[in-house]
Amino acid sequence: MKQRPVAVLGSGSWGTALSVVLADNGHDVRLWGRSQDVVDDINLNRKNEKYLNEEIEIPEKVHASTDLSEVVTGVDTVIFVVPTKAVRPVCQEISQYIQSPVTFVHASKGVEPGSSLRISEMMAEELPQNIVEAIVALSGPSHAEEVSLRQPTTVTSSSNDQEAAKRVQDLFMNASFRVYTNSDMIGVELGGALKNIIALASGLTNGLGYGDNAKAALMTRGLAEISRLGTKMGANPLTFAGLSGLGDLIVTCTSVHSRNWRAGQLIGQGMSVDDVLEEMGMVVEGIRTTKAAKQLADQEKVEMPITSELYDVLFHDKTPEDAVQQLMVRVKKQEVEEPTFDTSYGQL
Ligand SMILES: NC(=O)C1=CN([C@@H]2O[C@H](COP(=O)(O)OP(=O)(O)OC[C@H]3O[C@@H](n4cnc5c(N)ncnc54)[C@H](O)[C@@H]3O)[C@@H](O)[C@H]2O)C=CC1
Ligand SMILES: O=C(CO)COP(=O)(O)O
Repeated sequence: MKQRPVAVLGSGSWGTALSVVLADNGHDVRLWGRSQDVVDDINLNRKNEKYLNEEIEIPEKVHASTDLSEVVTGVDTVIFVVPTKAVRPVCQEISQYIQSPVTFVHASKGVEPGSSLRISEMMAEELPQNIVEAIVALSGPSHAEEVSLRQPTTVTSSSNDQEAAKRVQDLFMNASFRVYTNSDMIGVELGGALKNIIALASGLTNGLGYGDNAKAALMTRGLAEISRLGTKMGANPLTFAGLSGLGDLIVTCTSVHSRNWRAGQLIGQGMSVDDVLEEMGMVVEGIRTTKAAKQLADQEKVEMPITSELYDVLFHDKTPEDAVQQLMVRVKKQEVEEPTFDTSYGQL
């Protein structure tokens, strides 16, 4: 039986790179984008020069469109790769075009300020139950710039529905894109979202002229506070040592490709947040996620010193120098805390 096309929503760097993976796997891909210029570049020139290296040739199996109804009508799988802030409006719009149950996948990384909801939770709120077969999160250390060059990459497919997580594993898996499954959706989504905060902070210390010691400190203590919040929210602590936790933290804090790291670097060099966003012209999810994580940490009474200092830099004009100094002179601590989470999780 002929397979149905797969719908990918978001023709930025990550949506286009994931479309390339799907096309390489033999799928017909309908890629939705807002920009007519980007859609034309993909369909006519087989390029997405706005978001990806000009050498990347986009396979013929990818057909781009600005028409959301055309893209999602009659598909079994819809993959969200829009910025977190666009997830709710896009869910609302597509709901009118889908009549039967569909597997929804998201590959975005964020937490919503205000509601403190993860992306799958926002989708579950917005999509009518009768059209949702399952919701799956795809996350891990995966820069679009390398995936589109077919360089070796590993990610995690996570869902409360294990069969759906496996279907998505099969959909994407190939010799250069290896997909694991993980049943801990809370940990997978939070790891992917919260690492962006640490990447911003890591870029910021680089912008200040600090070196590898500061970066290693931020990554290590950053992972500690991500795990602290995540386990309080019900995640398996081991997930944070995996691809969507430590793996993604490494790639985002150490790669020149990282939008969050680059934004942090510019802020550390003295540029205002608004000017940075203007200059980048790309999604920097960590800024809104810092706001959401700070709210969540306050609400849950979880100590997140790096997040808290970065929040003051981003939203209260604290200088990056003062923020780093504040972190260094905090009250002295023991490095490894007594576990406050349930150590019997997963019968360990
Ligand atoms: N770029 C990467 O390597 C990776 C990105 N991600 C995640 O994927 C998501 C998308 O990021 P990128 O593709 O990197 O962003 P990007 O900056 O390359 O492209 C953003 C895309 O979103 C569209 N967009 C912006 N605002 C929108 C709105 N209000 N409604 C609908 N569409 C809108 C833009 O037109 C553009 O097509 C983010 O959550 C990001 O964290 C996850 C893994 C890797
Ligand atoms: O999540 C990512 C890589 O796994 C992308 O991170 P940036 O948005 O910082 O580029």
